[in-house]
Amino acid sequence: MTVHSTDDLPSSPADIEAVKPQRHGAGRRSRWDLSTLRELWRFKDYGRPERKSLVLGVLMNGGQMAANLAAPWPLALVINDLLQDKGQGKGQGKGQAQSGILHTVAGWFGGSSMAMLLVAASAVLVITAAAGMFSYLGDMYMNGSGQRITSRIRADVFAYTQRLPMAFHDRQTVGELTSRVVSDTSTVESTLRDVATDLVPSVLTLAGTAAVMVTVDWRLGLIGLVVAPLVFLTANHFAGLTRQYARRKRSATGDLTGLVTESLMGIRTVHAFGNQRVQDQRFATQNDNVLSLSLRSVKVSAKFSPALQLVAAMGTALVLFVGGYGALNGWWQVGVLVVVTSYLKSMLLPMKSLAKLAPSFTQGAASAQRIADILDQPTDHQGTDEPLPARVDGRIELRKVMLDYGTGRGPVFTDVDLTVTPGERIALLGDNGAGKSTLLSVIGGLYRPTTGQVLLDGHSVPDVPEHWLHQQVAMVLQDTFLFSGTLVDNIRYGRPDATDAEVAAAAEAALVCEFADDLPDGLDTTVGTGGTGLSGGQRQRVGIARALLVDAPVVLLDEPTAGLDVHAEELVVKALGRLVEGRTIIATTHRPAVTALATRTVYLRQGGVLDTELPETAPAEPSADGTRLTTIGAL
Ligand SMILES: Nc1ncnc2c1ncn2[C@@H]1O[C@H](COP(=O)(O)OP(=O)(O)OP(=O)(O)O)[C@@H](O)[C@H]1O
Repeated sequence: MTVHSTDDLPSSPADIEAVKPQRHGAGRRSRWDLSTLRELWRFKDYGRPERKSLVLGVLMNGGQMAANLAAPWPLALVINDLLQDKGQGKGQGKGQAQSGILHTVAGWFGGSSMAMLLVAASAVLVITAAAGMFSYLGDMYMNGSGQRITSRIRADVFAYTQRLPMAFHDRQTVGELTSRVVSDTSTVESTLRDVATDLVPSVLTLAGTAAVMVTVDWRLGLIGLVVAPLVFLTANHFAGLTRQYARRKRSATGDLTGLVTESLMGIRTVHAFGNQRVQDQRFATQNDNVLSLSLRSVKVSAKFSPALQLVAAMGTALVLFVGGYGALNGWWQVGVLVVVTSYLKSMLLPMKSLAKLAPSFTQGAASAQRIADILDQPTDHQGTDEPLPARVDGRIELRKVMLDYGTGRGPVFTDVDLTVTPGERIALLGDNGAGKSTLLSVIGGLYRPTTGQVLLDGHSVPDVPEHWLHQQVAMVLQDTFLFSGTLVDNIRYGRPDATDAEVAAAAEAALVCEFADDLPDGLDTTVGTGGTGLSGGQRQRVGIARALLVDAPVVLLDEPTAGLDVHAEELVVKALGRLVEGRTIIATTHRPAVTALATRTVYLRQGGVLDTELPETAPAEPSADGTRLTTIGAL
């Protein structure tokens, strides 16, 4: 296994350019730039329902900031008013006003030294409790909003992904998409959480602390604040590097997830060929890539904290030196030095949080961009204004239809003209790879034709709403995919509102009951993902029951008996006989038993070339079962 060295971290601008992912476009400098904000900002509408919670959260953060600002004052009171007065006799100077409230409260208890000490000690507890309460409520409001926002984004991305055209899915691996729906939304979630728990409180604390520091003593305050721009510049530098790795790592992790998903989906084939080692090797290559990027990212992150602490320590050292000198010379009280040093220390944590937020922010932005890539894809079936009938007659027209998958291999077919009248049953024959399944997919609305028109009762199939289309057109595919759940769930898949009696009737007609009756739980038997536990023929019968239940006027059959033995085929064909009754049917097939169900046979020539010449291998016209044979171009 290759483990990449961590010494090849980018250190020069050229290195940084080299690690930029190609697909996100060249020439983009990241860090805290506007594009980072823009990528996250496009999800702003998801925050609208959370406005109340977010406002309350900010208020709670404000309360926490006030409590934090009050925290050093009990100590200052003790130093200035008790220790310094008693020990050194110095009482004038700055800081007197700020401890005035404590003075007043101590006055209620007699104003003695003991009362002052008691008030100061109690104030520490009260201030800490208040800060804790504000922090808790702030987290609850802000974090809760972040979680709800992400949950809505995740739901929308999943819903949108499912509605993207098949042409889009053909270009993506399942793992890559899974990674976007699950991992990228999680990253956005953690970024929002960081924004809620770190960004807002940190910015408030920094702004408040800076203001109070300058108010307490502007000279000491400004000296302490010199460090702020340095911290920001350091954070900015590291954030730039981290973002490059975040993007590449996400992409590499997506590839890795894709490989795992594909291996598990094809686990039967892996076992059948004993190819576990080949899969291991592929995994190792991708895994090494992720590891290499992770290690580089770790190295950048590891340098992050110490560098920031060093810069912050420069500020503390400066204040200690100048502040101590000033206190010795009576420019300000020791209590003021204690308060300013304490504020400076309390600024380190929010500064660190902000600095650590930079990579989180950039990772979130990278994920937001990957999610946005999906949401920016155009969808088919945008809908049409024309009124649509509840049930079509079933007239299908293809006019000069051409389909090119865009793989560079040219169109699968061109100029396909075909008219199917309501109630007709077409057997679509042709050589392997001629494009029969593709043509069926185009008619079923799975692919938009590159050029030409596909009409169902005169309505353009790629433009009608998908939900309506699938009430009119049911499909039985070559290998019916069953979802994990019961047989009943799977039969009901095409029409979730079907009654139990309707499901049972469909199962009976499609001969599902014939095998389900022998199963321990009958139709309530659970099957695994993909229909594991059932034979190919049994799965096809469940698919036919599904289509029966949809009760669509048009049914498309894509080699429904492919791969079945004679007995299984007999049963499926018997079930199909019930399905085709009274409907418009187009069936691609190589099997005579399915062709026999047709009233007309159509032959699709290789490459979509259409002529009236019938291939020698095609059945003679009319066929023995009385069907008519035509080449598509002649229709
Ligand atoms: N999703 C896809 N993306 C790119 N090319 C595809 C896709 N599906 C099919 N093709 C290509 O389109 C051509 C036609 O394939 P199709 O499956 O439609 O043929 P077919 O006539 O149904 O073949 P068979 O009889 O073997 O099932 C083939 O060259 C195939 O490689």
